[in-house]
Amino acid sequence: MKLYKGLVAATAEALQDIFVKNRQADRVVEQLLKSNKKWGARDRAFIAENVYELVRWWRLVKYAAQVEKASETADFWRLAGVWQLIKPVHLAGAEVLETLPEWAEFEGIDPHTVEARYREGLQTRKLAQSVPDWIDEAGVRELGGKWDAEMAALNRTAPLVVRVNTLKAHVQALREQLSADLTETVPGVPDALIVKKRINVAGLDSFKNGLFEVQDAGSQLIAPFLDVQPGMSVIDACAGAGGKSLHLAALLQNTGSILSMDIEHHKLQELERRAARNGVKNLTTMLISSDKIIENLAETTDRLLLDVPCSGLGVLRRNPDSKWKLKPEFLDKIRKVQAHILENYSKMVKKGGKMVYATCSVLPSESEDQVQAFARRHKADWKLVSEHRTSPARDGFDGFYMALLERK
Ligand SMILES: C[S@@+](CC[C@H](N)C(=O)[O-])C[C@H]1O[C@@H](n2cnc3c(N)ncnc32)[C@H](O)[C@@H]1O
Repeated sequence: MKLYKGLVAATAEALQDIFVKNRQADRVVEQLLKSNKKWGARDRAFIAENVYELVRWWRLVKYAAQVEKASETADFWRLAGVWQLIKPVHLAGAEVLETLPEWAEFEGIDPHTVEARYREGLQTRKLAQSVPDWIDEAGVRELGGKWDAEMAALNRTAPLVVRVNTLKAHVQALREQLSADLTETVPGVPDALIVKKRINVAGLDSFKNGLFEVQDAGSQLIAPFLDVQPGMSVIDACAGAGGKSLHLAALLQNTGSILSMDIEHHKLQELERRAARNGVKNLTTMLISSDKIIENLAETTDRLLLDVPCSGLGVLRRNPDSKWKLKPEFLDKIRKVQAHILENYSKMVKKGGKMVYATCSVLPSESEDQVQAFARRHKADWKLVSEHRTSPARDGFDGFYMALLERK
């Protein structure tokens, strides 16, 4: 494959921004593409793919490149070069390594040593799956024999999935509008369409007119799990930018009411923009500035969604950089936040009402264990109705957990 120096330089620079300046990978890529308008579609695809794949396989590539800690510009060039060598073998199953152009930046990269180190790295799971020791240990501790397959699936590239906004469109009509063979349906997830080509869906008129939203198929199972019926009152207490609030609005057919809450104002602002685009009319937002806000809503809602903050270990396919940025202390802290939210926010549900507790984590300690501890503490007034897990390995969806509980 012919390599263009400008594109490799941009890849190395992007990695430096992500790993040294600690910037978010998707923001870095987005900004890079925006500021290089001259790049054609192939150049853009090269940058996006190479940056994301390098982040995904960072530990393995560092091992193959014998770079202990990447900090200097030269380290990032070396890693980008080593990745070009092993990429066809690692991603496409090719037999032999690529060759590198004779650029000064690639001086000292010996393909034989790289290949030997790469194959050696593949013998140890945390190197082969490119995951920090502590996450690998948590995965083994919590998932046992299932961890291998889940971790491998979390390293695959996620499909592009959209949810048809049934307030404005029908699945079949949208498929026809988008062109006959661009999408495919997802069994068991009625409003989901997989977009088979990597296109910029946000640039389509159908997106700008609110006919669909980008949302993983696993995530699309959560709002229906809450068992909402038209006319009900619903609170989405960790609504963020509203992926699930918008889905709930569609399930309620714009009737009843949705109160979307979060502790971050800018997310609720984005939610309001999306709700307007989606033609949602039954939704209001409320910032949670103190626990008093929650207390004032005691026993007011038929349905409550707690899509709690979590490690995000179920969505690594989409955010591969989070495995490097996540720290064990954060996981300890977030489990306490989850328990606090479940304990206190559940009081907003009316007697006879229902709530869903959901995470985008594959770890039971953030999910099943939290719900079971809550159900044990509240045997007299709450019943665990059902639980469901999506599995990246089994379903090809992101890794979500959802539990439905009913207040007696
Ligand atoms: C998993 S995200 C929500 C994603 C969102 N439901 C969606 O579908 O797009 C979790 C959200 O919880 C919010 N959050 C964190 N701590 C919170 C708290 N104590 N109370 C309410 N929301 C909180 C975060 O700001 C974040 O937006």
